[in-house]
Amino acid sequence: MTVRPLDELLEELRVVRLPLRTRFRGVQEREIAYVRGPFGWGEFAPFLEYEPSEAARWLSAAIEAAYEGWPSPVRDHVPVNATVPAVKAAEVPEVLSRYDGCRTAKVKVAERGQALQDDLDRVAAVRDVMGADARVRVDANGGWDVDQAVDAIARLAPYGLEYAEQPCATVEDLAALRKALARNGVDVLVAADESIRKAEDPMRVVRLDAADVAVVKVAPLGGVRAALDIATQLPVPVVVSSALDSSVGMAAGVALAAALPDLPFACGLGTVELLAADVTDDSLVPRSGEIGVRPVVVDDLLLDRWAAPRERWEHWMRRIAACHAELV
Ligand SMILES: O=C(O)CCC(=O)C1=CC=C[C@@H](O)[C@@H]1C(=O)O
Ligand SMILES: [Mg+2]
Repeated sequence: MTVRPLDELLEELRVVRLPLRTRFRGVQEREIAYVRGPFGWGEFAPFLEYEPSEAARWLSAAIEAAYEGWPSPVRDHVPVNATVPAVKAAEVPEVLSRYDGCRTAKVKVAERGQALQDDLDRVAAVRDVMGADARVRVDANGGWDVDQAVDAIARLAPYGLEYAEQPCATVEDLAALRKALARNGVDVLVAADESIRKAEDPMRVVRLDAADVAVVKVAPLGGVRAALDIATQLPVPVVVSSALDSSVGMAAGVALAAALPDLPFACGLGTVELLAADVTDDSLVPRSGEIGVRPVVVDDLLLDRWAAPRERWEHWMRRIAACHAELV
């Protein structure tokens, strides 16, 4: 990826603030900056607490989208999972009803301020709505220690789990958990997410035998090519997931999923449904459980309609400058 001059990146900058339908990972709205190049728009939306050292990879992904485009797809549709935030069990049917035809659901668990019973109720509700043949995975975002994870996963396992994503925070704990689950006869796969996307060395998960499945996200890994490179080096199956993007960022995730030689799992690319607004009127959302590989046409009127307050533009310009300094 060739880093473009800063003034060029800022020339056609747009910044929006999109409301979410449901609170997700602690946020109620999503601020997103867009840069524009010969290949179209690139999305730059590292979460607000990320430092430039980490956020710089998100800028690489945006530059790749705008100035280089993506590798050729090997498939024209990608299967997608429904994503269920840490809502009350009673809200599950409404959340799931937004994901047309999805037969896999990912359920957030271990939310701060909630109890294991909330997770059990939510997962039970998902199983109930989706039926016995659906696939259900959970994502704890590192919220459990090893003992809590063994207990929680053993109690969730009867609902039938495809895998548990990032049950514990560290790679060491994931490795210890896998051993403890095996000792206790709990047959649930462990997936690594943060241990790959936020790690200095994504391959450490493999060396420590800490995961059965790897979650791979475009923006945190620095672009479609970079993520493809990591995905093809990982000796475990890969699940492509999003970073809570608008349709512009989602298209990059779809491009990665479409370019992977093997795609054994549904992808976490349905999260445009979590947004209450988008920058295109033809959002990249699942239909019949899949997203078709296609370009996203951004609507200038929607960029205006959802434009962030002016002082936030200043913030994003400073942020892009700081990330740019990391890349050059
Ligand atoms: O994987 C999915 O179903 C959707 C994406 C998703 O869950 C996430 C997107 C963005 C930030 C993360 O907290 C979260 C995740 O942990 O996977
Ligand atoms: Mg995750």
